[in-house]
Amino acid sequence: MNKIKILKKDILSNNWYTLYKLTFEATKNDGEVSIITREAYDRGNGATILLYNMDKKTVILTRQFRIPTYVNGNESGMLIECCGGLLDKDNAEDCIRRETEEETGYQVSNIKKVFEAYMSPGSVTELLYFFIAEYTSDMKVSDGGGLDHEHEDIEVLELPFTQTMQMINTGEIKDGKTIMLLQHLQISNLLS
Ligand SMILES: Nc1nc2c(ncn2[C@@H]2O[C@H](COP(=O)(O)OP(=O)(O)O[C@H]3O[C@H](CO)[C@@H](O)[C@H](O)[C@@H]3O)[C@@H](O)[C@H]2O)c(=O)[nH]1
Ligand SMILES: [Mg+2]
Repeated sequence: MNKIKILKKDILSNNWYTLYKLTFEATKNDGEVSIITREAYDRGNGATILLYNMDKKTVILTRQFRIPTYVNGNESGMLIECCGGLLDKDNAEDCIRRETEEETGYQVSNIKKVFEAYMSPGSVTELLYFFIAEYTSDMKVSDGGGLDHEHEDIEVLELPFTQTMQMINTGEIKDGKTIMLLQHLQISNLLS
């Protein structure tokens, strides 16, 4: 596309997050002009983190009920994921530091951003920021588990890294951001 002009932004749903119907004029390189409508779900941007321990060669993951997966073939609805969440008003690093403590109970110090990615670019506006951080047992300050008042009931898993790589192959780990960060750790040879 050569030129895009947004003509209309209808709100189809604005309950928890916002679903837009966007009407736009698209001009192709050859000059042809089309009017196109597309839906886009805006639930803000997010951040996610993989915690790893160099000595034990383990990683910290979470397990929680995810209703969208339950209605699409995941029988128990439980999903294993890296810690993560939505940005609220924070910047990505402050957000992931807070989420890490709330969900896993670890207060990590050195956080490294590794990449950012649109996770479902044809339908969801979200840009997701990916981080890794080393953890040690003395960084554990609480049980984690998420916020009760938001009905979060998050199990914290400490697993051998090699086992998690197998769990991708068996389908026990099926979350995109989690697979991306585990494979990043593998490629960067941090635990070998
Ligand atoms: N009442 C209500 N609460 C909601 C709704 N949707 C989400 N929430 C609540 O809002 C909170 C969001 O928690 P976060 O930790 O910030 O986000 P997350 O759900 O763990 O992760 C989201 O972001 C990740 C990173 O982008 C995504 O990978 C993941 O799929 C999800 O969208 C949770 O307590 C969740 O229950 C809703 O429709 N209604
Ligand atoms: Mg979360």
